[in-house]
Amino acid sequence: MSTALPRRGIPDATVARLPDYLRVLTAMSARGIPSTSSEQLAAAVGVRSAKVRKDLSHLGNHGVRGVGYDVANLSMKIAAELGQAREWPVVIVGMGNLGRALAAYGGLASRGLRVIGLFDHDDAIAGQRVAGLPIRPMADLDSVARDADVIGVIATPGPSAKEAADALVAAGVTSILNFAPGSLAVPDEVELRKVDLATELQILAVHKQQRYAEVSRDVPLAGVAP
Ligand SMILES: NC(=O)c1ccc[n+]([C@@H]2O[C@H](COP(=O)([O-])OP(=O)(O)OC[C@H]3O[C@@H](n4cnc5c(N)ncnc54)[C@H](O)[C@@H]3O)[C@@H](O)[C@H]2O)c1
Repeated sequence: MSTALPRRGIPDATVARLPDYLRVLTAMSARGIPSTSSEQLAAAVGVRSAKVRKDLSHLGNHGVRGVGYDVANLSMKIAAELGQAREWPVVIVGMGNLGRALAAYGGLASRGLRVIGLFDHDDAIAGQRVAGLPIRPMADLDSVARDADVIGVIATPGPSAKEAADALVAAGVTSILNFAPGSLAVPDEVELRKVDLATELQILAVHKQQRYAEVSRDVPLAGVAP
């Protein structure tokens, strides 16, 4: 058992920038621009051109000196790498505040992600519609997820997350994004990622604290000669 599956090949930081490149390339394509340079992409995305070249080399795309990158070809490669060459179905388990917000989030479709199922163990909310989909009982999870190769999202409270993960794994789900606090153990073949809002905020708070400490160290005390 492990808590995460290592990504193959492309560094996560590069993967995180790919949607930005794709957004810029899509806009170029809409304006009929056939090719672009690492400098143009860098300026549009806000990174150094050397970083763009390095990122795109991970896709096996090195560009052509004097010509640059073919916009259509590069768009296709990035879309394929992001899994957007096909649409990926998503199911959400736990339809409270967060689950409902995620289900209604309009930003998934443009990333090739489509929410196809909403699940909750609370019979009292079964049948309620969120973003056009009914909330279904957990007993339906297997029939929805089994053949669809879905990505599962856990939006249950922390103590229920294990039960939710077990249900997803039992339904054959091998990609899970967990929003609940705490760590989860899943089989090795399951890729588990975690979004931890509290920890991210805590990191910012610590950095803020460190900045305050640096500033107060640099300011000489009143009446004390430097
Ligand atoms: N990671 C983040 O950035 C982030 C941000 C906000 C909230 N959260 C977390 O997301 C989770 C949900 O928060 P919320 O405010 O939506 O909670 P909530 O209480 O409003 O909703 C939780 C839902 O999960 C359902 N549920 C509980 N156990 C279940 C199970 N075993 N199977 C299926 N459904 C189950 C409940 O019936 C309820 O509808 C919490 O764990 C919270 O800490 C994470």
